[in-house]
Amino acid sequence: MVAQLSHLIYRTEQVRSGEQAAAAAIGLSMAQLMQAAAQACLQAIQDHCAAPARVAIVCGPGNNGGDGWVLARLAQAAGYQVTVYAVPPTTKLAQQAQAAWQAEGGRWQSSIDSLHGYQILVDAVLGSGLTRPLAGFYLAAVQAINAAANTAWVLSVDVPTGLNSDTGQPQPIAVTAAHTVTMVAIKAGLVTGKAKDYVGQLSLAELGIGAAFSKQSPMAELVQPELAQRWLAKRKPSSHKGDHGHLVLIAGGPGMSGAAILAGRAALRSGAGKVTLVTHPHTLAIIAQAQPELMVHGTDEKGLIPWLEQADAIVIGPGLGRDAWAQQQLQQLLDWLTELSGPLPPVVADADALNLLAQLPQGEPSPNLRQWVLTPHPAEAGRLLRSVMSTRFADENMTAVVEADRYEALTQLVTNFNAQVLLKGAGTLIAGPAHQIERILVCDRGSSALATAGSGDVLSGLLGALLAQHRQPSAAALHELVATAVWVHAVAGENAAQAGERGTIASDIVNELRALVNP
Ligand SMILES: NC(=O)C1=CN([C@@H]2O[C@H](COP(=O)(O)OP(=O)(O)OC[C@H]3O[C@@H](n4cnc5c(N)ncnc54)[C@H](OP(=O)(O)O)[C@@H]3O)[C@@H](O)[C@H]2O)[C@@H](O)CC1
Ligand SMILES: [K+]
Repeated sequence: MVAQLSHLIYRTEQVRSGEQAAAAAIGLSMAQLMQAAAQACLQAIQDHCAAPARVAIVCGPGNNGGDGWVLARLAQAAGYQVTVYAVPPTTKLAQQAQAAWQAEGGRWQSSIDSLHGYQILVDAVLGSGLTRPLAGFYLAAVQAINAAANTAWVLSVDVPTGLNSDTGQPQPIAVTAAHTVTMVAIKAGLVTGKAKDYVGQLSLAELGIGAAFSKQSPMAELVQPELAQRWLAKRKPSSHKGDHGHLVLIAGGPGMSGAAILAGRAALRSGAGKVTLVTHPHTLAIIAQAQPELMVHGTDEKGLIPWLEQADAIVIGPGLGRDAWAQQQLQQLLDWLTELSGPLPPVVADADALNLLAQLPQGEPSPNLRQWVLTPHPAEAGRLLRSVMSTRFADENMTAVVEADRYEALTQLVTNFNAQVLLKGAGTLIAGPAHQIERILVCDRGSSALATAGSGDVLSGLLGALLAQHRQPSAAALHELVATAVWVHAVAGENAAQAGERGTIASDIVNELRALVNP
């Protein structure tokens, strides 16, 4: 996949070391980069609100503060009324920038009582150089910015102060920006998990060194709409339902028919030629009544295999439960795959199928999950991780461990299960085994409306349907199909939420799928 720098994601250290080399290669000085960084911030301010607005710029001791000092001078020259709050600069570049501000009569204050009364607040306190949790002046500065954020527009320079730019975790709080202008390249911690609460709108300023910098290999990449277009190409007019794949969905334990219905509907609306729903005998009638296009079969402890033999793709998990029946279904599937000599169909495991996988007895040969896609939310991811790394995580809150570093959790899951993994949550992450997949994909689309009961079941059905329509995908194709499904689901959530995020239900998301799978 070829992508521009605006879609590529790097570790902070890569940016910190790479920007100097890239600047040297082009013949730009660090001072020129700082000037360009400040100019990009001024542009963002001007795009938001014309001069003469009242602007407060809060500068920390390092070069993030340096960007702020340069911005103060540029903004004042552009007609804004600028006040600077700062700690004394400690780097040479920041000291020079402060001197230039003072040479033009600029003043600054070293204590912050309140930041109310400004239209624009600029957070140039700390950027990529954050090394420890905030305390003292820094904690107070972030609190003061956030306290005034309901009446002012907050711009963060490079990284919202307090946010770990690799993991996206606040340390322990961070600036809640309306807009972040990040320098040179997108850092990993700006696009996933809690970062979404702090970064606001994200824009990239390449500072004139983008082409030189992009020679470095990124750690991840944002999912682009072109990917969906590629995998959702127009159908041949002569195609028939046999061409569009047969999805077998194992779902719906007693009392959980709703999850199975949602997954089944999502699969149908995403274009699977046939969807067979294999379910608990007690839920069969209600599911069959709810959606006549589904083929519904009840199964006992032995009845699954004939359906599996017909499948182009399999989904197990929505509303499965964890009782003996559910365990038998998973075990039948695992046994069947172990004995299968031909190519393996892709298998999506979601919800209770993940919880059951996490409960499999330790010490037995681990199942071959080569063609599997595991789709955990953070709590399920935590259970899976504990199941394979119990000694390392004996007493930990595993959901917190996963959220503390989503990239690390994802990598551990992929390595330990040797499967494709999709880690849900804001900024969903997708990865496959390292020997097959070059980089992590990150979906930065979506809406809080997706955090609703049944939303995951919709994603399972959608993903299963896409896999069924592309038989026997290679590992790379599987990776891209998973990302396509995540992107479609995220945008469906955004579209459904246009009528209001609060109160959007999973069926609303299903209703958006058809338009999106026909781009
Ligand atoms: N090089 C360039 O020309 C370009 C640089 N650019 C800009 O530079 C920024 C990076 O600059 P930077 O490396 O100086 O780091 P920065 O984020 O300012 O902080 C370091 C200072 O903060 C301190 N500190 C850390 N944590 C702390 C805490 N919790 N509480 C208190 N203090 C803490 C730390 O102290 P120390 O850990 O050393 O004791 C040190 O003094 C980058 O984000 C971008 O904006 C871009 O414009 C591109 C061009
Ligand atoms: K900042």
